[in-house]
Formats: sequence, C-alpha cells, structure tokens
Amino acid sequence: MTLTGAGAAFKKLEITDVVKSYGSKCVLDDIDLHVSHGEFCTLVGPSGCGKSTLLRLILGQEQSDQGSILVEGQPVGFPDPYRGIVFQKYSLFPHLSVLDNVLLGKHLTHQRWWMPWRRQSDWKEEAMSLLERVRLAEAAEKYPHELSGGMQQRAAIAQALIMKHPILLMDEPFGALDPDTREDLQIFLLDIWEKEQLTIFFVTHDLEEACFLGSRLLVLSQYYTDDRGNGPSVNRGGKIVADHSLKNSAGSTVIKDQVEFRDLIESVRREGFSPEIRQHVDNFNLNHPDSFRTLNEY
Ligand SMILES: Nc1ncnc2c1ncn2[C@@H]1O[C@H](COP(=O)(O)OP(=O)(O)OP(=O)(O)O)[C@@H](O)[C@H]1O
Repeated sequence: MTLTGAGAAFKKLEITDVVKSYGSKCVLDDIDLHVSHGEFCTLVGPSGCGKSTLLRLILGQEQSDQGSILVEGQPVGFPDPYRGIVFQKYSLFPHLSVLDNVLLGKHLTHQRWWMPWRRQSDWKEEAMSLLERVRLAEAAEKYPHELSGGMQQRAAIAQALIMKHPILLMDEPFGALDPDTREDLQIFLLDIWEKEQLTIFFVTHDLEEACFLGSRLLVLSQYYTDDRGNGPSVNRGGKIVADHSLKNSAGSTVIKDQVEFRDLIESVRREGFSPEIRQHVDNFNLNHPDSFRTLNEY
C-alpha cells in the first residue's frame, strides 16, 4: 500500500484539543495526538480513564464537546461501514458465513441490485484473497460458531481490512482469547501490519501486549496532578501522560523475557496506573516526535 496524492500530505489521525464530558464528569481532558501512516499505536490506561470513549470519538460514534478529530485531513463524521473496527467479540454476524461476513461492508455500502456482476465477483475475489492472508480460506463457507476464538478474530480482521479504512481500530481484540492463542494472534497481527503497511490504533488492558505490539505506546491516565486554575490536584479526566516510540519485534516473542522489556512495563505502570505516583500535568514525558503537550492556560 503506497500513500500517494493529497492523502500523503495528511497525518492519518489528528486529534486536537479534544475534550469530552458526560454531564458534569470530564472523561477526556484536552487530548492532542497525531498519528502517522504506518504507526502501530497501542493505548493503555487504568480502568475508566476514557480509552473506549476516545476510540468511539475516532469512530464517530460520539461527538467531542470541544476540539477536532481529522482522519486523513477530513473531519470524522458519523460511523459508516467503511470504518474498520475489531472488537473483543461481536464483530461477526452469526447468521452469515465467514465469506459473507467479510463481504458485508461492501454490500452495505453499495446498492447491490444495480452492481454489475463483474464488480461483485471482484469483491469476492478480494475477500477470498484476504481470507487467504488471514489463513481462513478453507473456512470461507463456515459460520462463526464453527470457528475457534482465534479464527473468529482473524475473520473480523479480514472483515475490517476489506473496507480499506485509513486506520484499523481495535478495541481489546484479543481480550477473550486464551494466552497461547492470544500470542499467536499478536504475531499474526504484527506480520500483517508489516506486510500491508497498516496504521493501527489498538486499545488494550494488557501492558505486556501493548509494549510488545506497539511501534508507539500511549498511556492515557486520570492519575495526574493538575492545578490549571481549578485548585490543587483537581482531576479533570484522562490525559495522555506518556508517549513512547518502541521497536516492535514481529516474528519473535523472545523480547518478552528480556529485562528491558519488563522494565518498560514497570515504568509504564508507574507513569499511568499508580494513583499514588502522580506526575504533574506540566511534566508529562512525551518523547515521541509527533507528541506535543497541550498548552496550559494558567
Ligand atoms: N455513555 C456514557 N454515559 C455516561 N458516562 C459514560 C459513558 N460512557 C463512558 N462513561 C464514563 O466515562 C468514563 C470512561 O469510560 P471508558 O469506558 O471510556 O473508560 P475505559 O478506559 O475504556 O475503561 P475500561 O478500561 O474499564 O474499559 C467512565 O467513568 C465511564 O463510566
């Protein structure tokens, strides 16, 4: 996949000054984030810090109160079948075969009755080629209940990829899998990310998974000290408190046993997960070149 034309000038994702509240509760506090083509962003954070809310905003399922979210330079509108997302469960429709599940987005976005046969046949060929890539060609005619959990998630990835959305959004996609299958899928996803040059935004509860998969690891947290005119230590909602560039290691899980890897997990745990160890909002260590700290308006 080569980025050409006007799209090349834009970041895949540009989130600027985004604030989201539910009633009086601020859930996301002034989020700024730029994601470039080909990045594999993993997002971790304590329960309730707003990870899923941020994903829903990127998906267009909800609107922010302030700020803007652009995907390839275009404001995010309402959700449409083009926006590929893989959930922990329920990405597949149980009454459709694997092949029809993969084709579903195409059918939903085109009036099938007037589509020339040729076009439909091209879609089928594309779907089968994707199923081959996710190692499910043999299972094309099967139904989701006939597949293992890992196979279902691979089918869900193919279902998302066929729509060619600029960013593959993933919300805890491997959370329901047993550890071996999960690791197998991690390797699989890294492989397909590399080969297809995908841009991925991946939310997980699992720090090890985030450190292993991400080329960029973002920590969202509600645990920080904030005195931006709201009195000392007022907590206003999730903020990105750390942003790391990582080397991923497609093809090998050996890194998981290395001291540096375990140290990284521990430092991420301290940065975002410990209510006792609070960074000041001024001191977030955002190391990634695309990071920029929100200007504090004291
Ligand atoms: N539709 C909603 N209405 C009101 N409050 C909401 C709504 N959705 C989320 N919240 C609140 O916003 C906060 C953030 O929720 P969110 O699900 O985004 O967090 P999360 O980081 O994904 O949590 P978890 O890791 O536990 O899944 C929570 O306090 C939650 O109760």
